Amino acid sequence: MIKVAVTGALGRMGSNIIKTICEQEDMEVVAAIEVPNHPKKGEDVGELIGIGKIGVPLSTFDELDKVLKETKPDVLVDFTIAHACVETVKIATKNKVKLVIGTTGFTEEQKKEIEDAIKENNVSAVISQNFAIGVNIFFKTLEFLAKKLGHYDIEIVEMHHRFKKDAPSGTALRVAEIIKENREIKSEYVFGRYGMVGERKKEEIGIHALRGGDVVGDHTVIFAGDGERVELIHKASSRQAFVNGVILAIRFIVDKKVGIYNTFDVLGLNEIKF
Ligand SMILES: NC(=O)C1=CN([C@@H]2O[C@H](COP(=O)(O)OP(=O)(O)OC[C@H]3O[C@@H](n4cnc5c(N)ncnc54)[C@H](OP(=O)(O)O)[C@@H]3O)[C@@H](O)[C@H]2O)C=CC1
Ligand SMILES: O=C(O)C1=N[C@H](C(=O)O)C[C@H](O)C1
Repeated sequence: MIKVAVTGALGRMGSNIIKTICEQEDMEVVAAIEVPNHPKKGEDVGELIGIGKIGVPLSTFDELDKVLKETKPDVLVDFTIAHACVETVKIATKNKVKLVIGTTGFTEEQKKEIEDAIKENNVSAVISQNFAIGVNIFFKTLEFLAKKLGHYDIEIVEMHHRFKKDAPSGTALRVAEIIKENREIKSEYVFGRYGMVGERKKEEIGIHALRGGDVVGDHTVIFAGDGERVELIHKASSRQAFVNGVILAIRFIVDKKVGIYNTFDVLGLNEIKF
């Protein structure tokens, strides 16, 4: 049995991850963690998320170290918020717990803190801005499109629900990186446009974040040339798309002693070259 701890346990992603782990034969939730002073602390997490008793009381972040020592999870899954994730990683890595990290919105400094903690403590982790299988195929397709159409005008548009805290999405930023890595001309990111912006430069990659309603996650990449354009679109209609990838990542990382992996490693997509 793979023993899993989940931070952000009552969140949109955390609660769905817990539900899906409980449906697997080879894994179990041993700890579920929420913010300090959570009013439901100590209550059964299964009951709190509507799947009935699972025998796991809700813990809070201030007792994370103690909870990890007591429950000894193999893997901790974090879908919370950037600053909280950094602190969780520091504590989890000291306890030699492997990680699956889906949180987005990190600064460059926070990304480094996470990578340093993983390396210094010799643990392993899967870190990905998007665990949906379709999005990872979308990323792979982008490598090809950026190689062939990198000289076209490229714009990225994402839309998410009104509650999302970071902008642009982690996925949109990864999309921009993939294009930058694969096109021949240099790239310059432009976040939205306003006023007398002047003629568009070839190297621009426009990045635009829309927010509203209950949109789970839409990403469009537009390659606009003279007389034609190609649009690559991914739309998530359920968070289960991300959760399914998280389950694969838990199974993948549990056997890996050290190293930082991504969802291309989990899905075996690194071998595909254009
Ligand atoms: N990589 C991927 O495939 C995906 C990534 N995401 C990312 O996952 C993150 C979470 O998204 P979502 O589930 O929608 O957000 P939610 O706000 O619904 O959930 C986050 C949860 O984490 C809790 N939390 C905050 N700080 C801590 C802490 N220190 N310890 C434990 N729990 C904490 C929050 O509590 P409170 O509300 O009280 O602050 C909340 O319950 C975001 O960064 C999002 O971008 C989302 C979907 C897919
Ligand atoms: O916050 C979300 O909801 C999502 N966040 C991720 C991101 O920032 O890319 C992935 C997904 O699009 C949903």
